[in-house]
Amino acid sequence: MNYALLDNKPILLLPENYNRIPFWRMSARQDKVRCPACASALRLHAGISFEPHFFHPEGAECPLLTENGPAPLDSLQAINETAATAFQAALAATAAKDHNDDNAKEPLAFSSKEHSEASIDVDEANTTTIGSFRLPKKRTIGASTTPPPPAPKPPVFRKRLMPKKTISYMAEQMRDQSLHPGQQQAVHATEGPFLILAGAGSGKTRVMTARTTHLISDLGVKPNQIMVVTFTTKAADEIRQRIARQLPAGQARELIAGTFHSIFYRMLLHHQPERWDQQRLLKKDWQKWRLMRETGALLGHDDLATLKETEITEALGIISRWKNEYILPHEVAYREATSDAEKRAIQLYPLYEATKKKHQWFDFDDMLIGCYEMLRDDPGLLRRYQERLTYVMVDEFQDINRIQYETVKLLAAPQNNLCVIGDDDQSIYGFRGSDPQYILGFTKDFPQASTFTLEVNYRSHSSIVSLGYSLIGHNRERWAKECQSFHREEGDTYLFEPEDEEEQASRIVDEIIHRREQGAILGECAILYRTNESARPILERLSEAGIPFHYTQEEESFYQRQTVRWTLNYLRLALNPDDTDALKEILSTLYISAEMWNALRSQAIIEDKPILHVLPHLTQLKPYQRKHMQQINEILTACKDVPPAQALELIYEDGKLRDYLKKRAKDREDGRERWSDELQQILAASKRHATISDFLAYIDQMTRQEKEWRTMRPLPDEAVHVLSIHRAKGLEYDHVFLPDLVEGALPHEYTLDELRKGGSGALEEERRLLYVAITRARHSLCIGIPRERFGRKTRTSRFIAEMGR
Ligand SMILES: Nc1ncnc2c1ncn2[C@@H]1O[C@H](COP(=O)(O)OP(=O)(O)OP(=O)(O)O)[C@@H](O)[C@H]1O
Repeated sequence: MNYALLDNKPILLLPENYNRIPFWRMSARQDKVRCPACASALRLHAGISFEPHFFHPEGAECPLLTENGPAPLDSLQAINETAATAFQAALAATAAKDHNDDNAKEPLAFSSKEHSEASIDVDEANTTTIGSFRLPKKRTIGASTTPPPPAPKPPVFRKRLMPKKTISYMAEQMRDQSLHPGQQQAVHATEGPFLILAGAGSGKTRVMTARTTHLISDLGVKPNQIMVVTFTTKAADEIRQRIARQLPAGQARELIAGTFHSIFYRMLLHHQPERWDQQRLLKKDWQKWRLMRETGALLGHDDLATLKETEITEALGIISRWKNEYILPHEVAYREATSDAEKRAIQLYPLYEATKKKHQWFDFDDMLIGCYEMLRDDPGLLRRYQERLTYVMVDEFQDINRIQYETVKLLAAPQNNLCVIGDDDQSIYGFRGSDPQYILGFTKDFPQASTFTLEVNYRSHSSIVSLGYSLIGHNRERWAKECQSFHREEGDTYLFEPEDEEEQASRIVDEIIHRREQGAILGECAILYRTNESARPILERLSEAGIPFHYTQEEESFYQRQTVRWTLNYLRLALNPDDTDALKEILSTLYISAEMWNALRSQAIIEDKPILHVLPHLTQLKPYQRKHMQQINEILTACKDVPPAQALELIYEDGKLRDYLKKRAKDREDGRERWSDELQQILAASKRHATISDFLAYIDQMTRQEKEWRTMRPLPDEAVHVLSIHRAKGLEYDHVFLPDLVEGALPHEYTLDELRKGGSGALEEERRLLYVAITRARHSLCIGIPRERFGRKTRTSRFIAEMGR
């Protein structure tokens, strides 16, 4: 039903007033939303592809509930005349407001000009309306490169009739059997160098597998003569499993399949076991730094010894990229640094390498360099490998770096039965030294190479494919492809513009619930984000809704971050002025030293007063400090009874927490303004709660639940996937959700910085990243453009306009 009482006031979900209703705030206050007929609590369901509506929870008895669902508003008259009159008045007011206010009729999506500079001209013929949301009609946002033949639209969401395992097993069997003629050609061309340029979803993995089985079963090549390099261990395992199903037992195990690191490391361990003992591997940046500090390598380099954590990570990242490009320390010594970070890396590189060497440690990049140099410097050994490895295949070739490429060339020579397969549009690891130029230049290195193109996308429905290609067509550095979808179905593409990241998360989760009711499988839904910040509200909403999820934590949980912990401790102290732990945690933000802390505690005990109240009376305080402590005391006392959002504003501004964080970031020269986004995120989350104690209890519960889901083993099959776009490479899902398509998130802020300095390479990589995300979807894709993020107005991602060209 489209009507309810919120705090006893009539709410009408009419298309004309959707854009005046903050849906998520209402869904957070479910207990205040009531049915005007039976007065029981109603729930709001507001997703993306359907009209928002209220519903009675299961088992509710209400005179409005009929066999055909809830009765329309007219029926209310007979049950509750007063409520019915109130609704009629609300209706009339809506009509009058709309008459006077043209803007009120602006649909939420696409055309809110004041919000999005890059807004799209809406093509009436190509849009469809759901409620007041103007949505792209199926294959809408992108200009199609491949008009699909008209076909009846099949149901998008499958009803599951058989157990999932049976279905997927049968599907796998059937799928493994068929190859498209283009794919077959690629499978059967085995001698000499080959470049297979393939679009997303065009069956690269399938071709690699079929090619390997063809070599073994039809041409009699021994599995241990074939080397198959994949980008992830998971992909290598998948190929091995597929091959194991098609070949006699044991043969798959002999195949040399794996990532560059795993294959090269096995070779190193075989020939130089002592040098490459795993105990000597430096896995993390902090291990590298500790090694440098403990061995005294930084002695006499005061400027390096005092580096901040972010600076260390940055410098080590640059060094790693150089190593992947096989640029050695002496080669950078006289290089003119283009930034402070590069300057530090130039200084650090020789020290780092010398220390590692002296103490016989190694890092991941050394495995690649070590293998290359071992083969290059030992012609006998190289010849033995070359004689043995008669066929070499490299998947995801667009992400290869120089050192990997040089080693592959050594191994494949002289027969050069080297088959590389990749999609230059999916090169997304530039920061690790990979470069799409290797794939684009392959035919120059191997002029005799044959080139195949695979341009049929077997994964995604047609509107998704055309959307992806209208986007990536804006990249200049690429091999133009004419890709089309194998499927006749159009699929569903939706843009939605929620109020902010909280509403965005609520609507994604409601949409997933809706789709599950329609037969979708949770494990086939994925939420792909560009930056970790986007994950927090989504994980919370999933936890609240009791929907299991898979989430690989890339960094510490939001509520564990320093800024967030400080802020929450201010709130704790407002609730309980005697919370010693909370006060102790925020001491540094108040510039209180450890000695003062001891005095403070003794004074609180002697005076038998809450520790917060004793704070302004500390004798050691300087006058300006006393004034500040007095202020903190007053603010926190005032905060006790106000909603958490209001309390936070007071703490940030009057309590000077914002000033403290700003100064701290400046002192640390940590140019990033992450703390500011974090403050805004806490504020956004707090708006869903009426009291501080509710908010704090909610955070405790979320933290517990999230931890449970994250650490759950074994992972449930039926769980939504929440992962970064980088991690989603090579994967596929029926339903993909992409939140935060706004400037600063995608494209990322760093990219925009580079653009401002005149470089466009990073923007092209961001475009490829979005292209990878889009092409993970089989049937449906929902793109969110929150109007606000971190409490600030957003600008729609420039990529949206590009897709609408
Ligand atoms: N000939 C075919 N007939 C039917 N389905 C196919 C065929 N080839 C591939 N597929 C299916 O299409 C999907 C994409 O295949 P695959 O993952 O091998 O593509 P890919 O090129 O590696 O994709 P990406 O690079 O985008 O990750 C898979 O579900 C696969 O089973």
